[in-house]
Amino acid sequence: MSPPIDRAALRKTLRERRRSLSPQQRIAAAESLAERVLGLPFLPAAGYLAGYWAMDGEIGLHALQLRLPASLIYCLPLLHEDGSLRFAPWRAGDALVTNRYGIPEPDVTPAGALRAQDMAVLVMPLVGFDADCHRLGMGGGWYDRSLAFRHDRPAPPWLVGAAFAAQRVDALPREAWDVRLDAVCCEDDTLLAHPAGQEPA
Ligand SMILES: Nc1nc2c(c(=O)[nH]1)N(C=O)[C@@H](CNc1ccc(C(=O)N[C@@H](CCC(=O)O)C(=O)O)cc1)CN2
Ligand SMILES: Nc1ncnc2c1ncn2[C@@H]1O[C@H](COP(=O)(O)OP(=O)(O)OP(=O)(O)O)[C@@H](O)[C@H]1O
Repeated sequence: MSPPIDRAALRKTLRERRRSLSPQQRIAAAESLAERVLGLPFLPAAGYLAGYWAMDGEIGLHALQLRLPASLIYCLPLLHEDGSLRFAPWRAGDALVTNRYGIPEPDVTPAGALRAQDMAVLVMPLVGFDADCHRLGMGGGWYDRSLAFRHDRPAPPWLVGAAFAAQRVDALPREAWDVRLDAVCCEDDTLLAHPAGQEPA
């Protein structure tokens, strides 16, 4: 298997698949997703929850943001110049700027932003996922670099992938830097990862 080619081809197919869903499917899926994330057994009662501003056909988090308890503070990612993601609280009406990919992000100074380590939960957009809660992202390495500390440290932050069921594949190619998710939520299923060391034989 040659991972770069596999990943690029798979990314293209799965991105087309998520973009091809109808508006009706997207609205219903975002509602179900919100219930599934709020129903996660490990969801902390309070703290920062990192979401994202959906683009490129990603499953929306608007329903989740509206239903969060006041004790869970919704944040959006910011691209930091060191190559990692930072996060800042964002509510409808707060100022936004556009990043290099054209994605809106909160208009805060880098010094005022939070780190991934400060989040209680990160809900991450997926291009693809498999039954073992491995993820395929956009390929910029932003999430993998920002979450590398989770290789030798348990949750929190809890890592939750959000996707349409159509983005599930049998098995993803794996790289040493890939950070496994603690759960994946899609409109019709919640996958919980087995804790490290407790995987089935
Ligand atoms: N909604 C959302 N926000 C996010 C991410 C994401 O995947 N989705 N990210 C997840 O990492 C980070 C941004 N990373 C990204 C990496 C690549 C591309 C992307 O569109 N690449 C284009 C080419 C873009 C260009 O260079 O102009 C492409 O591959 O077609 C976008 C975002 C942080 N915010
Ligand atoms: N911890 C890390 N340190 C340095 N570079 C990293 C790290 N993690 C990932 N990268 C780089 O990021 C690039 C993209 O990784 P990959 O293709 O696995 O992205 P992905 O699975 O789509 O996830 P992401 O959402 O993080 O982009 C790789 O070329 C890799 O070299």
